[in-house]
Amino acid sequence: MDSILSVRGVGKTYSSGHRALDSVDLDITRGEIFALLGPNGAGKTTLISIICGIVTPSSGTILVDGHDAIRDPREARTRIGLVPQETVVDMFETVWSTVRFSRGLFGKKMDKAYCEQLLKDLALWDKRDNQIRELSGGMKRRVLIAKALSHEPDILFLDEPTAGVDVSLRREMWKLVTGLRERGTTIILTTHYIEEAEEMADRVGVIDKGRLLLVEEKAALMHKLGKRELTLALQEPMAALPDALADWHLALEEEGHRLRYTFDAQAEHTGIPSLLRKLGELDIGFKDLETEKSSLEDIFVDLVEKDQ
Ligand SMILES: Nc1ncnc2c1ncn2[C@@H]1O[C@H](COP(=O)(O)OP(=O)(O)OP(=O)(O)O)[C@@H](O)[C@H]1O
Repeated sequence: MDSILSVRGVGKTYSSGHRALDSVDLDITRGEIFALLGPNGAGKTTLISIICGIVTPSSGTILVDGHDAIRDPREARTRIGLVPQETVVDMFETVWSTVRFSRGLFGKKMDKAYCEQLLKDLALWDKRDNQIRELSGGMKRRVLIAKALSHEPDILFLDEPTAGVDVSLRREMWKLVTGLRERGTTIILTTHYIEEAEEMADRVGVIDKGRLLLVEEKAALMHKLGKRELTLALQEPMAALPDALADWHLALEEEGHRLRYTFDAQAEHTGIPSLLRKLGELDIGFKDLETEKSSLEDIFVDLVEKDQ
């Protein structure tokens, strides 16, 4: 694996005593879109801020394309473009001068051809001489991306790219980000929308209470999210699962009082009718049955429980 970013044992305790991150390990592959998914306060912004050199970690090491972000922050930072949650631009500046100024901050010589292409890619070329305050919300967000990409970084961080954005703008953003990846930029975004991770990411990391609970290929995670469960409250407790039920993915719970069947919600055949027929044949009675879909919430709870 060609890793462009390597995070090892990164922890952060704020001066308030709050432990915002707990020994995070993460490797980002060059060219991928990685989504860091977690609820409010999970530690997403803290992790991004540490990687970008804005917040000092309490422990751990970070390599950005081989450069130590703590000992050699300048080299590391040059390779990173950050689109923060909050707008930080001068509203009276023009689009063109904002991008040019930003590039200059990284000590890069002006490259008109690059900046022109960047603004064209972001559909901002026609607005290059407009002041930022004259632009729509969607355009302002694109200016932030242009600003973050002005110094030709290898990795682009997007902190909650679609927070407070309407549905059509969100879709536009998703398309844009996928387009950037096609140009070879590695993208790391934070979100608390599962659909956002689903729409864009190649891999997803789930973070909660400062701990990275899992990192998976999106397809594998969605498969987990697509699971449903059927639970049967049995009339008589069962000591063990009979061999005749080996074809179904079953588990006995609560000392044999409950039978839990996990199945793929997306599958055409759930296996439920045949399971119920088989239970009838085996004379296994049940008092009650319920089905539920495993949500992101369930996955969090499950992961945290397993973790403990
Ligand atoms: N400067 C700070 N001093 C003390 N605590 C902080 C500071 N910054 C963040 N925290 C706390 O650290 C925790 C993680 O915050 P962080 O902003 O990283 O979460 P997040 O996952 O980005 O959340 P959101 O989705 O709301 O942006 C929160 O409990 C927050 O209150």
